[in-house]
Amino acid sequence: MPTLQATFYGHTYDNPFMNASGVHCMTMTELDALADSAAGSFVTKSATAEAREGNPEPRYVNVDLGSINSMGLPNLGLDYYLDYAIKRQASHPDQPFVMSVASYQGFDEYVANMRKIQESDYTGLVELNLSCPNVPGKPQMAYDFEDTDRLLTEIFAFYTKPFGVKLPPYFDIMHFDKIAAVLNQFDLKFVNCINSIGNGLYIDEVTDTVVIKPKGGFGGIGGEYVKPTALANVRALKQRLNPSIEIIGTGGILTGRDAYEHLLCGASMLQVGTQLEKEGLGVFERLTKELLAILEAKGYASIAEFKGMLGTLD
Ligand SMILES: O=C1NC(=O)NC(C(=O)O)N1
Repeated sequence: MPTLQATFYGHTYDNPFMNASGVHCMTMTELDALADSAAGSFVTKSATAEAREGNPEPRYVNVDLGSINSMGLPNLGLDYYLDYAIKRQASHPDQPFVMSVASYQGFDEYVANMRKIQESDYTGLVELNLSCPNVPGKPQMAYDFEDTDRLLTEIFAFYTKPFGVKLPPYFDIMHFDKIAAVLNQFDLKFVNCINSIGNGLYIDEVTDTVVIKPKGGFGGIGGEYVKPTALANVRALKQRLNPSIEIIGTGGILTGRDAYEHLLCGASMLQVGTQLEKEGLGVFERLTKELLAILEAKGYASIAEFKGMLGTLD
């Protein structure tokens, strides 16, 4: 019987599956339910310095081929998630997870949030979200290569705990080269590719209107729509980054086959957003079963036997 065991930053998880930040991870109740689910690990909702209501509703809609959202970083504030994380790492030291951190104000808040974590008792992984597309008037940090370089330089001047970054999708080979060149300068533990494809537009076929209220209906796109872009970003970053920087694959994972393809592109862990929102926590049992069946059919005993082994047509 093959195993789905996944090794990531020195810990071996039962399987590579996690939620994507933002889905089923706002409250400690939701987080504990995630931890008790079949998911291998979990990540918290991106925290900002202060609690935020987020954008006006409707701000998240599931559609046939995925989802569109402009949540606007609603969250209970960094102290809430830091408190949860410190308690959780003490009560379940054998079940590491990831704490997601964002910023509403911009550059200085990113630094301040990371400084607070540095000075706290939390010692686990942090996912620095550089790619929220939904804060009106605020750019996605990781689309500005110089600012990203400056921010990571400033954080690494004081931050000694393990962390990685959540990236937006890139669509140009030169941009893969540029972001990888920036990130390879730093002792990052992982990159998570991708966040939603920012500022898409979905039109309701009955009302001839947009379906979410913020930003005239513009929102991040997730689900089936994004898998080709997600796979390309996982593959491109895996090919370019120092081997010490692992990849979390996020985007378009609905089936075991989608999960398998992310692993083929080099992902170590896999995050599920839209499909978790649509299907609930049972999605993790289904995905692990489907992925196991693929390993069985192909005669693989473990993920290590095919991880990153995407074939090309040379
Ligand atoms: O990073 C994010 N990506 C999204 O697609 N939505 C959320 C949000 O809007 O809070 N944040």
